[in-house]
Amino acid sequence: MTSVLYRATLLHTPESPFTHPDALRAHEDGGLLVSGGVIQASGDFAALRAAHPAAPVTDLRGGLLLPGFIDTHVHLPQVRVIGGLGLPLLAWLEGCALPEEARLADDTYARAVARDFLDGLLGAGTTTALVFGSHFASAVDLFFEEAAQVGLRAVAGQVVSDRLLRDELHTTPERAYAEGRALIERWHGVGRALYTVTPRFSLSASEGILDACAALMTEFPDVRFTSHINENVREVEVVRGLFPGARDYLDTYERAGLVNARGVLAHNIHPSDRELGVLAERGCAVSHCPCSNSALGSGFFPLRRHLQAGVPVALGSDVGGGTGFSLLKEGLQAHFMQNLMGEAGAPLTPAHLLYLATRAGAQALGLEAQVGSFLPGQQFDAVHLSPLPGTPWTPCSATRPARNAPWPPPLPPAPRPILRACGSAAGRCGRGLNGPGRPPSRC
Ligand SMILES: Nc1nc2[nH]cnc2c(=O)[nH]1
Ligand SMILES: [Zn+2]
Repeated sequence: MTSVLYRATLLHTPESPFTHPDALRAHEDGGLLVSGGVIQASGDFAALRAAHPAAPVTDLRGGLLLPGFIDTHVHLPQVRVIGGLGLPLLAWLEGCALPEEARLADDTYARAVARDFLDGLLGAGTTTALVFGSHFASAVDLFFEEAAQVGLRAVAGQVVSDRLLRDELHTTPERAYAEGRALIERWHGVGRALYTVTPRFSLSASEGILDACAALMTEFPDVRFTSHINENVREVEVVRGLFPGARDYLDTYERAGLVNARGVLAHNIHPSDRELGVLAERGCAVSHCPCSNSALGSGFFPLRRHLQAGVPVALGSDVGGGTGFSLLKEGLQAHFMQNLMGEAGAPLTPAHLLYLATRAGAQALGLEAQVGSFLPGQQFDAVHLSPLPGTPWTPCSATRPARNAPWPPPLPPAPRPILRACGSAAGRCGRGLNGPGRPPSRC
């Protein structure tokens, strides 16, 4: 099979910068040798050219070649309600998201939505996504069809709920099991498609439907699991009331046997230490969706606590609670929010952000052997970020200060004040200002 040598500036993070400070691999004049869609070698272009003089070269210089982005939390039926800002989660679901989700009962509408959604993901450089599907099995079926057409690596499933949403979005445990099983048999492992068992959240899921989800997970041991957790204070309170026997939110999934290394739970803004400990021990990942957390006012994600506990974390756009499909934007927002958290935040460098948008997502989905970096053996899932012709393209030449270097540097000693205010309100004592070196007036 012919190999092709791609020439470009390459960046990837085969290790985690959270544990390996030198994780970023950067090749300004880099090369990727690809054969049959699989990366054979990556590194400096000159060395690869010398070793493979006959390979045809595709020249992609002038931009950046990165591993394709991996969105670990995004809702198919919400592509047309992006940007409904200003409401907290439960009001937003009721007034904005759920009425639109009900429209996917119509297959023609659902297909058009699927196409918009896939355009949005691919346009943002996302090549793999963990997709919250529709409550309607036929809409999920045709989503898989459309995703296969465009080549997205879709890890997706039918969303199931049996209370507190809208009647047309409710199902029963028996039906959820039967429709889930049929979709798994039709799509799981076909081409790039993988199936995800998807109870919407414990607020809308009885113990019966969580058990039906667990039955699918047991019967099909490599389908994935996803849901929401600890996103909004009011939501957490309602869940506590609905599951009086549960220790906390995570326990509602744990008791059903749903928490393991095949799982990705979205948000987790308000976790207890117990929940973080269990997530870490089981290897269940958390999808951090900073634009959604800001838009819905859900709160600040305790990334530092997740990292300290050893919970795997990746990025999600949470369209349409989030503000768009770009994981570059999610990374930037994550950076801003961690900064705003002060001491409680985790400082994020560009290497952390690249990792969170690529390799961390692959690990969360159990796909790290296939995608997420440019290591040999990986699929050539990549995104080429190239400025429009004519755009001034000046690499940033600023040097970063060392991590713990004092900044700002100590100030020079302050000059002695010549005049000091007397200390009375607006200097109304009549003596005005103190002269040089005199103590503040006692007026
Ligand atoms: N952000 C978000 N949280 C949820 N919790 C349950 N459903 C949803 C949803 O659609 N979006
Ligand atoms: Zn969500």
